[in-house]
Amino acid sequence: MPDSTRPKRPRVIVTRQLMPHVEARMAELFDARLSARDRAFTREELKAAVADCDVFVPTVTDEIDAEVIAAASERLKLIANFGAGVDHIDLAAARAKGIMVSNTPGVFTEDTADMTMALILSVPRRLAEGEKLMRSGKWEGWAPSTMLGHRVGGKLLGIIGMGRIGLSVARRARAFGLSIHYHNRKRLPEAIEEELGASYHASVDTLLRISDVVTIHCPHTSETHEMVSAARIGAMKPTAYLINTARGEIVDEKALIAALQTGRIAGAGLDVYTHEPAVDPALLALDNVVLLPHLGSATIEGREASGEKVIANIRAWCDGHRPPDQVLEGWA
Ligand SMILES: NC(=O)C1=CN([C@@H]2O[C@H](COP(=O)(O)OP(=O)(O)OC[C@H]3O[C@@H](n4cnc5c(N)ncnc54)[C@H](O)[C@@H]3O)[C@@H](O)[C@H]2O)C=CC1
Ligand SMILES: O=CC(=O)O
Repeated sequence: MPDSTRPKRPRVIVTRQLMPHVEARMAELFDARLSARDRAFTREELKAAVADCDVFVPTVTDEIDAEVIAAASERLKLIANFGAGVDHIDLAAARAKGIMVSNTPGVFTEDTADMTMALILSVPRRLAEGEKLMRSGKWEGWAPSTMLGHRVGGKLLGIIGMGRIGLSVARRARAFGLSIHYHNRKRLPEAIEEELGASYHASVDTLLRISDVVTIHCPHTSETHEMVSAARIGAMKPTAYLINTARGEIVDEKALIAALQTGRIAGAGLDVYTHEPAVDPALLALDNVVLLPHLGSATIEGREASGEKVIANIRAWCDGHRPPDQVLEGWA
């Protein structure tokens, strides 16, 4: 039964600046408090916001832990996250306080897969190094044996987490001649494995050991925290590359840096980091990494669709329904 007691024009606090038409629609539909300064809320601002709204709209830059949830008033009933990943929200604390959580899955799938494919191509072919050389003015012209990278076609791609983004990466990678191997919580239906020519590995250790390029697409949860551990990095091929557009915390970043410094693995392409927005200075000093500032979902189209999904989730909740993208504990 829909709950008819919910506010028709809820107070909605949004932490970051969204696309103009999304903000305009929010202002039309809700008592919306939009972001004037477009920066991550401080902890004090987060606590003050959750104490003063019916619906809170954070992003990945807002750490909604148990202490922030504890500061929420009884009025707060929905945290409508702008973004797919919800590892910055303490779901158990929210549930215990009767607060629903929703996210915006699916709208960034192709964009993030494109960016992942860009990294899969850029790192072995030394694209960033080449660009840096051009800008330095030190290029001395074509030569048969300088700046050689590794061919991408014919190599073995290991995908950890074969959900929406993992599958989209697999489809792209197949077109570039990579063979697809994957590890996922659940094995794919046979028809999809056949379509992709994909091989399933129940063991993530095996996948890491045999892959030429490893790409991570599982969510960050207590199970996947530092899943790509020092031991697992140590078991990778010395010629292997690691790509991460999922979450920094899935990789033991210190161990990855050590492996890159010593040439234990060949290189890495990273869009996400353990302590964003801080980036370990050791990473900045390395030539065998391509570093992006969390750009996986950064398209106008994706960010508009994400804003529309946030609005749809809030409106469904106002109408007394469950938000279509409600995130439940054990979601991953
Ligand atoms: N760089 C960026 O801008 C973006 C990053 N992301 C990140 O990508 C992640 C994945 O997004 P989607 O593909 O849409 O999610 P999804 O839910 O469609 O796929 C995740 C897959 O990981 C699997 N998985 C979960 N736990 C696992 C475990 N312990 N071991 C192996 N597999 C496991 C799931 O079964 C599922 O198949 C998000 O959670 C988010 O953190 C998402 C969008 C943009
Ligand atoms: O990292 C971005 C997201 O939507 O998750």
